[in-house]
Amino acid sequence: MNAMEDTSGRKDRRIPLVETGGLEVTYGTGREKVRAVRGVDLAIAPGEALGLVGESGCGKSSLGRALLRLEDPSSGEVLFEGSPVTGLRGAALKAFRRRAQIIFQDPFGSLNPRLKVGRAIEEVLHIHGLGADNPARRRRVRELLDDVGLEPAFADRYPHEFSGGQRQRICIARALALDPVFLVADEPVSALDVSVQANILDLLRRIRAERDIAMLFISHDLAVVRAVCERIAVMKDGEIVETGTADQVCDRPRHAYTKKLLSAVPDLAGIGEGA
Ligand SMILES: Nc1ncnc2c1ncn2[C@@H]1O[C@H](COP(=O)(O)OP(=O)(O)OP(=O)(O)O)[C@@H](O)[C@H]1O
Repeated sequence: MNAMEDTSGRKDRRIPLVETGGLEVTYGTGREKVRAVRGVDLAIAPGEALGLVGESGCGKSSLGRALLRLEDPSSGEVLFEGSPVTGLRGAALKAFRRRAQIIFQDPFGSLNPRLKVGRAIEEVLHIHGLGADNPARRRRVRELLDDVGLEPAFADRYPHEFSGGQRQRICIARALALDPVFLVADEPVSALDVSVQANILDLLRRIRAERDIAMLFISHDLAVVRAVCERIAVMKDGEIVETGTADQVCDRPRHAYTKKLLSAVPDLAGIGEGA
């Protein structure tokens, strides 16, 4: 039994799945130094969706990447299920990679154009030694495509044969292939037509509810974040300036910067709801 599950199988939301303490991410050296993340303390409970909002360049991606150990912190730490991720090596690192996945903004750039989408998903299963025989792997791929609202037969097509929204669904299927418990979604709808954004937000909401996946949902757009997340952290110049429930941050913002972000959202209510 997982340490965070009680006997009924429900996850204990009081114990953080992901936690940072004094997290710093710095690029470059000397006078060229960029302190992208500055002393961030945050916690994400199992199954919780935390939204991370802020203007371009404030450090959102750097923070998200550090949580997944795609970026090494210059100081501070990231704990995953209570253990520091910086120390992970070999099999322990591979196990972490299975449990924590990322979805990027550009669903085309993150798919190999020469690989049929079914193969792209199968490859992930293969690397992690799942679905040892081909028919089992192929079955799993078709199930995953079905889960994200795509025809299982699409497995035999190439990325260019799909729309942007469909490609993002494929990337989501690939991210789900290893049954992660944590997902970083980095601006997952920003590259999509407004008309399909709501559908992808709806899909993310559904898979999170069905699979009880914790999520860091990164966006510059408060309305988008509110559509998916129960809690929101607001980032400015590498620091978290405000954290609260989605309703509190959007309806009763405390920080002047949050108010400024809100004023840039013409119609906060209704976006992504019931889409
Ligand atoms: N690999 C890198 N090398 C040097 N500087 C970087 C690197 N990645 C990011 N930065 C810088 O760190 C700061 C934070 O960037 P980051 O991408 O984390 O912000 P962001 O809020 O995600 O912005 P965006 O929404 O535009 O991606 C920026 O000043 C950026 O130029």
